[in-house]
Amino acid sequence: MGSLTDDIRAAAARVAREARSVRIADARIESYARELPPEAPPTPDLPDADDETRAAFSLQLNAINFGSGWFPTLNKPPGLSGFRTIERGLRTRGPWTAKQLRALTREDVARTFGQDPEHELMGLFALHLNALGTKIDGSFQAFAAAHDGVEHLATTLAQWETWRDVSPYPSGDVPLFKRAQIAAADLALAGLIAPTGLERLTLFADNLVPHVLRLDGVLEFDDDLRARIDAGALLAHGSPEEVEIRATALHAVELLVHAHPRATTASALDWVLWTRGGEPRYKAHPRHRSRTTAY
Ligand SMILES: Nc1nc2c(c(CN[C@H]3C=C[C@H](O)[C@@H]3O)cn2[C@@H]2O[C@H](COP(=O)(O)O)[C@@H](O)[C@H]2O)c(=O)[nH]1
Repeated sequence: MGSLTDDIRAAAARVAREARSVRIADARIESYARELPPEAPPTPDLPDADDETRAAFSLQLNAINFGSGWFPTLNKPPGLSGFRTIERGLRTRGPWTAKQLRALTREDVARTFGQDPEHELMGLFALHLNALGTKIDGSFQAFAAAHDGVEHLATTLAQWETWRDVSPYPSGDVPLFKRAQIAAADLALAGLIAPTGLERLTLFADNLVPHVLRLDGVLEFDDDLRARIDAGALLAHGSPEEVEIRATALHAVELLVHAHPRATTASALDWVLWTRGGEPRYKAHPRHRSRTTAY
């Protein structure tokens, strides 16, 4: 058992080698790497709030930074993506205290995010926020600061049941831990924990970055898989093709980091690719959808 991110990188490389439905266009890596700006703009948080509120906001946002498989069924304000809808709801209300999280109901959550209380995602969000409340003994900032760096914090979160993100695969389990890693990265970029080890994080394996990589010709999906995605069919979370999309994208970004003419990191390229995914030419085509609490 190496470090969390060593294990993730090794598993993703294994899947990229064995994948049947997704391939990396190796000839595209060099030229594509040169097109990507190496530096990551800072991620948004609550700029004028105190550090406790900022730490609470960031950890609560990433505790529920999932649901992309349900996003087409969410009430979304005009021009806002699924994630941005959730982010705005939390930003408007402000984060809860740990004590409030423990008592939170799906009605409270639905009201905060402008959704139907009966929506399955509101029940899942409530559960994940309740669970977070039981893990934080008062101060979110103290919890974060008790960690000596990014990989240490990601490793702690990865051990919490509601942050688990490990998929089955014929040759063995595939840990990807998208939310544990992005939560640690966000706290470091917000200056709330030391950025030690930020360069060791991998891609945050969601559904948008693989979509950008496919449309830009870095990943190739087989015809059957592409047809199912274009038809808006849900992929089963943990199915071989769903694991291959996420893990092969993660490995492709490792190759892009190494091929990049400047020093950069997987989390920096993640931000570039994820924000690029908000552009019309990417939004014009369906990306894969899977109903999971992982992304
Ligand atoms: N790879 C990667 N995936 C990310 C993010 C974010 C937002 N994070 C930053 C923004 C503010 C915070 O400061 C965070 O740093 C959300 N997602 C994923 O996207 C999907 C939703 O997409 P759409 O349907 O378009 O909203 C969903 O699976 C969600 O989990 C990221 O940064 N990288």
